[in-house]
Amino acid sequence: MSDDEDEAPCLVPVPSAPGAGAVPVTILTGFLGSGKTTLLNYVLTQDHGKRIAVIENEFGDSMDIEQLIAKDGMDGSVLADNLFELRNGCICCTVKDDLVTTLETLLQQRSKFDYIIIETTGLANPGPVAACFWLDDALESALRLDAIITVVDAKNIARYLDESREAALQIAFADRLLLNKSDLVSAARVAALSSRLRGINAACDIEVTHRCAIDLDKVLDLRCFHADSTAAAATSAAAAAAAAAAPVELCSDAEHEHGDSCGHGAAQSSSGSSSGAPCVHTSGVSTFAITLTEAVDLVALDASRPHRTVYRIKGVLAVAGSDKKYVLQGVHDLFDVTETTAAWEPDEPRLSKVVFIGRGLDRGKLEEGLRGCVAAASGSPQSGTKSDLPDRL
Ligand SMILES: Nc1nc2c(ncn2[C@@H]2O[C@H](COP(=O)(O)OP(=O)(O)OP(=O)(O)O)[C@@H](O)[C@H]2O)c(=O)[nH]1
Repeated sequence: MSDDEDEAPCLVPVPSAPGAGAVPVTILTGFLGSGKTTLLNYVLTQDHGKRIAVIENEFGDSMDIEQLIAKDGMDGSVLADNLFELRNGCICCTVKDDLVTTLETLLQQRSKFDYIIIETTGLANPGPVAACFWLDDALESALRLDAIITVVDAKNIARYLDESREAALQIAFADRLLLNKSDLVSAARVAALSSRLRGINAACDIEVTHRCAIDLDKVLDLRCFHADSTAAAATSAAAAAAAAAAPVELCSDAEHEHGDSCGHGAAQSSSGSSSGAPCVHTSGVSTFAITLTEAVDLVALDASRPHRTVYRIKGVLAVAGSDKKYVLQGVHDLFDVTETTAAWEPDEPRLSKVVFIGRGLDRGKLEEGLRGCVAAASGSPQSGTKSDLPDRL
């Protein structure tokens, strides 16, 4: 597995939007055996009216992938033509170039499909996969990363989080989590797990599923990475920011209900006050939000660099000189700021709310970095020229 925390390059701001008619791409991830293929087959066999191309990443060649995937879509036998396999490595590292090549090949047959789903291996880090869509100019204009969907095995996820860094990464990067295999755990366990997952990623939606059965509009065409003509993205990011007001980490033991026996007290917020949440002692991945009352300077923001421990950034920004809300989306060291069509209401407080998800986040430094992006007109003592900027967002 690659370790992006150690190898993250400098910031590459990505201001451009995908072209009109760009094909939506969903990245489907989740730890080994969580139900990714079950979800894929569920989607493929539903009546959605889409011609979906599938890119399937498996380790080795011991399995016949075509045996695992539903062969016939609703409209006949499209899938045989539109199923691509990436073997002998993981798309987040060794076969990343193969993914780009496969996508380019797919685009040459553009008339055959109108949606792409990429199913990663159970050990993949979705961050570098998502970054492909922002780093390759041709892909960026032809494809639109729609969402990262992470399937979670309710029965085993707590153990996986203890044992695997990838399990936490897959949750950290998710736009939507499917807490699957709900039939194998109690309702109380589902509630505790949901709380724990929110402690890792407070900015995603969680759907509890059995065999990944879910409304398709909660899986496809979510438009999580680009603001569309409505203010939906801005609104949901703001809500996520509000929900993530304090870092929350939860106990990692699968069967461990919080109590004195874990030896940890309630989690402490960075301000030192108790969040009242159960403790946690493993993944180290958490979420918190920073709110600014001052407008942000986009030039300053572009010049800043997300700290390499940040996996995802989502937010709504009030930008100096604009009446519109802006949406901030980031994956690792890449980020994208998009103007929405939604304007701030005259009596609405212009608050910029940014949610950070990552491992061992230093709230103080991130806040300092964000405050370095406050516009000069806001009158902040830290606003102003690029030379003032801390180099870490
Ligand atoms: N009990 C139960 N079993 C499920 C559920 N969803 C999937 N399964 C089963 O879990 C097993 C693994 O499901 P897959 O869909 O193959 O999981 P995967 O994530 O694609 O697995 P890998 O590709 O090996 O990582 C299969 O036997 C499924 O039938 C569920 O909600 N409840």
